[in-house]
Amino acid sequence: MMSIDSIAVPGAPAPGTAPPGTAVEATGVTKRFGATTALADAGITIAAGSTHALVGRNGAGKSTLVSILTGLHRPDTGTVRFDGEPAPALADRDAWRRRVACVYQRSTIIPTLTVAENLFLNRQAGRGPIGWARLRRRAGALLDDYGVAVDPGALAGELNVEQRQLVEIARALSLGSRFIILDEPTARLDATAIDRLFTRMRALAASGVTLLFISHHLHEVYEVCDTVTVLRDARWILTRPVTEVGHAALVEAMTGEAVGLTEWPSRPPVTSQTSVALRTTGLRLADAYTDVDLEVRAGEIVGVTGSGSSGKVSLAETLSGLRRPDGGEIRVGAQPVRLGSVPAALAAGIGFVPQDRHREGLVPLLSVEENATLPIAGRFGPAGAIVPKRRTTVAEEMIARYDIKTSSPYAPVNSLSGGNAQKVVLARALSTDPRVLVLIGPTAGVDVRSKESLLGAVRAAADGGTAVLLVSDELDDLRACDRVLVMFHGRISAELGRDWEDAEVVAAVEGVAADRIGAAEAVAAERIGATQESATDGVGAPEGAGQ
Ligand SMILES: Nc1ncnc2c1ncn2[C@@H]1O[C@H](COP(=O)(O)OP(=O)(O)OP(=O)(O)O)[C@@H](O)[C@H]1O
Repeated sequence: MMSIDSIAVPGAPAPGTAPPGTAVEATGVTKRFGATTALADAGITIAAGSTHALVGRNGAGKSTLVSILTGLHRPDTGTVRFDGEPAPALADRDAWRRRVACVYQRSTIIPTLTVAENLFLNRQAGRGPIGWARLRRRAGALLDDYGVAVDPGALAGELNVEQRQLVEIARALSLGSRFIILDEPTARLDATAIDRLFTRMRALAASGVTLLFISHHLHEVYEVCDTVTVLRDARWILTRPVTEVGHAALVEAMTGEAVGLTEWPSRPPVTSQTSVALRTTGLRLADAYTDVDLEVRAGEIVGVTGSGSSGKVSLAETLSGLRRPDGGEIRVGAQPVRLGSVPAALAAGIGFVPQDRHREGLVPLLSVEENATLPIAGRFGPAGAIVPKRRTTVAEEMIARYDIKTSSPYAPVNSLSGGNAQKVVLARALSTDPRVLVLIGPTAGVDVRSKESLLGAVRAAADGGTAVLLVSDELDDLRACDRVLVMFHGRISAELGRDWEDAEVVAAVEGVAADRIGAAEAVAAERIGATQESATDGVGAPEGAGQ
């Protein structure tokens, strides 16, 4: 098998010209997928022991570059070198594993195996039959070495996101890899877990491990990285020390425009004269939430936030019919909604954006067009027959309105970048003009500019009379709301009107008085805790699967 380094690259910078101390160098990388050019003569040079951020808008080419740096894809042209040496042949997976590891947002750990089995997957555990007790002991010692407090005998599927990431990092280090890619590692961690991750990242960097960190939260880039590379439209734009690129300049490099981010104009207040579109009374679900009474009026946007175990995700999933509560009532307008049934919730006029687009959101093999128009397919022709042209016209409008980057409406939805797939989920939820819209983390994985357009679409739906319940940990999302409910240990514990301070939200989420929250926590507020999976509130928890 030919090494990818041996592919000639006309016009690309000569490989091997990186300064000494370069751990990773990709140059002149071009990668096409059919009609889409995912990377065009792009590259990255990462100094050994540095923590290097890779940022860019959705579809800019970040994941494609990662797949080339990890040997999962062969570039059409270009070279990759590790420590000045050509990358191994693509088929030599063991050689790649010794050089680089990637902790993906979606786990590469096998849930039905134990932690120990996962750790020793793909490597010799010694000669002769596998000794389970020995395997477990070796795994325990390995986890101890890397300071990971996880039971080696636990089933990997029972780990939460943080534990799973730590096991993946320990596995990478134990295989000899000194270069670790973290692909949006903070997206599903809560604030305290993010702090622990950053502490660990600093320690790894201090011990000489090189890290590539991908995030759509730019403040994290400033907090934990020393260097940043920006990709835009498949091209390399800049690589600089983070101290030399201000926030506005970074956004400009990512978007290609010097326009600042939007301040939301205030919305006319919803009065008690406006009809109540969504009402819950005495809603309760064991181990998740209890006594939830809430009202959302037509045209109102209500945010719901809280820590990973607050019950907020379970509540939203109950409203969408994914979970059946133990008691209580949900009404849309005056009508009670049959509980625990997705079709009943849809029929009652509840649109839903789930937390896990891979599991509950999209049909991977169907096209962008089919996914986006699924709930309104009946509108494209008489008696359920679909007139393809009408469907395509509607899909093209959605692609333009939500700025979905796709080669065509007919492209399979799983060819889209993560953030663009998220836009399809939202477009579909809004396609039915729902009376009530329930969203969980709608801007997760979405870039700064697209975040604005998605929240703009939600606000436009509310302006048209839709009642919105927006469950999120992102202050940017909550700022787009008219009021914010905070959940704590399964109950609504606080309500914040329009003019809240970041620290107030953090305090309420943590269940302490606002004046006890200092400036440091206010900074942490920017990421007050994504949905760390827990037995009570995680979509990833066993009971979270859509029943
Ligand atoms: N397997 C594939 N088939 C077809 N197109 C693809 C494939 N993988 C990626 N692409 C396209 O390549 C482009 C770059 O995608 P990539 O996933 O690298 O973006 P990204 O910067 O990681 O985006 P995000 O922030 O949304 O994750 C996108 O237009 C995407 O649709």
